[in-house]
This record gives sequence, C-alpha cells and structure tokens, in this order.
Amino acid sequence: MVIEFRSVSKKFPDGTVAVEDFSLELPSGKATVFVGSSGSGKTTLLRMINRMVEPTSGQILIDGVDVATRDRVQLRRSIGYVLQAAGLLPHRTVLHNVATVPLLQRTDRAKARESALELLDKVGLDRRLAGRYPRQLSGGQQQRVGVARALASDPNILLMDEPFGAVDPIVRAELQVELNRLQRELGKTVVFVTHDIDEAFLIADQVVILKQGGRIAQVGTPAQILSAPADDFVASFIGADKGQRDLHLQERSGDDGLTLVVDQDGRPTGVLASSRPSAPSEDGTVS
Ligand SMILES: Nc1ncnc2c1ncn2[C@@H]1O[C@H](COP(=O)(O)OP(=O)(O)OP(=O)(O)O)[C@@H](O)[C@H]1O
Repeated sequence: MVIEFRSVSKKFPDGTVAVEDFSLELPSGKATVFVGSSGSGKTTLLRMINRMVEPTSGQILIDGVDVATRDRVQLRRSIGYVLQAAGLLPHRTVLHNVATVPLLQRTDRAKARESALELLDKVGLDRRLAGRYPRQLSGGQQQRVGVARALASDPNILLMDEPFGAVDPIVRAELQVELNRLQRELGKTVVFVTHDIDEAFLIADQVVILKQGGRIAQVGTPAQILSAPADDFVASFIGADKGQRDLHLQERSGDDGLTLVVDQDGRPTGVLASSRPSAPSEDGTVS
C-alpha cells in the first residue's frame, strides 16, 4: 500500500512545531526508514499514519484514501505497530500477546492460536516459548514477539519505532537481517524510525534523512545517499567526514543486489558501483 504525506504539519498545543510542511510518497511493499537526530519529528511522522497523532494541517493518504476519513480504531488495528520496548502485555503469555488483535476481532480461538504459533515460526521463535510470560524472555526474543504480534492481523503496513533500540548490538544485527528476510517474504510496506544511520542503510529501500521540524535533508536509496550526499549536513550525518576506515565488502540481503562497503565495525560507508551498473548516480565507491 502506498502511503502519501501531503504538506503535513504538526504543531503541538504548547506551540512546538514537530513537523512542518512534510510531503513524501512511501512506495508500496518497500521499507522506508526515517532517520534523524532526537526531536527531528520521526515518531510524530510515524504516529500520524495510524492517527495516534492528528496533523494540524495537510493530509496522509493510504492508497489514495485520507486516513482522517477512516474510523480510528479500525485504522489502528489494520496497521501493525512495533515499539522499542516491544510493548507486550506483562501478565499475558507470548501466545496471548501475539493473538491479542485477532481475538479482539473475534477470530475463532483455535484459529487465532494456530496462526499465532505459525507467526512464532515466521519470526524465528521456538513454539515452546508460547506459554512463557514476557519477563521470561530475552530482549531480542521480546522484540520478535512484538513483530509477530504486529503481523497477527496480517496488516499491509508495518510501523516500527526504534524497535531494536534496546537490544545488544549482536542481537540487533540478527533482528535487522530477519527483518530484511521478512520484508522480502511478506512484501509489507514498512515504515521504520531510527536515529542510527547504519541501521537505516541496512534496512531501507528508501532512506529519509530528517532535520529538526521534519525537514527533509535527503531522500534516496542507500546507494544514492552514500555515493552522493546532498550537502555537508548529510555528509556529516552519514559519517562521510570521518575519513577512511578499515573497509571490506558485504552483500546486502535485500533484493536490490547492492554490495555495501563496510568498516571493521560493520558500519556501511559506501557502495560498490559495479553492483548496479545501470544507475549513473551510484559511481562513488567509498566515501
Ligand atoms: N505531545 C507533545 N507535546 C509537545 N511537544 C511534543 C509532543 N510530542 C513530541 N513533541 C515534540 O515534537 C518534537 C518532535 O518529537 P518526535 O518525538 O517526533 O521526535 P523524534 O525525532 O522521534 O525524537 P526521538 O529520536 O528523541 O524519539 C520534539 O521537539 C518533541 O519534544
């Protein structure tokens, strides 16, 4: 499903302008990542898609339909939402957490249970964890449950707000790879928020680098941004000014055939031009 922002602004009652005149199309079945420093309006942008926050002006359309015309509860249930702390219900089992929305929608209990178990398989969790409570899981496992729960109503859109922020770097890398796989397999329109540019490059089909007030510094594929940062702000944000690192190559698991140049810490610093010969703007190899 295509999501379109049309001149969207959000001013909170205390006068804070979180987003000003933001327009952008988020392509269907692709992952768009909003990345920017704290307070740049990422979460506000995300929450306006499912009407947890209402814009002050402008419109957000999903497949051409203004979300303002949709029933809020229905809209929210039709869109998957994953939060940093997984947002699981502490006194419910893993199975119950995953099946929450289908049960609310009065899906047959046995059917909800079976699909919840299948979702655990899908996100790489052992079915034996189904009877546990969230506190009996590791942070990474909790995040997987959070993703399974968001997928339970089979939404076409998945909103993810710093979902991997609270887990350690190794588990985080695993979750990023898993998300790439799921994204390819399920073809959802994913909107992902992070302040970590490296995470953005690993996950995104479309990267949106934001300044304060939700102002767009640059939009493009990871390859376009890495090879041609729009200005000094972007160059500095993506670390292009940090000088040479100890570089090697890594195939990205997306379907774009991209080969990233990464440093010794696995942070993307460039893209190999020969992997996508048809795109003339992607001629910069290493930043
Ligand atoms: N309910 C609110 N009332 C007033 N101001 C708010 C409210 N929610 C957010 N803001 C302000 O709007 C701006 C954008 O906030 P937002 O949470 O969208 O940023 P963010 O880029 O997601 O930041 P972070 O990375 O810190 O989560 C900030 O200045 C924030 O303080």
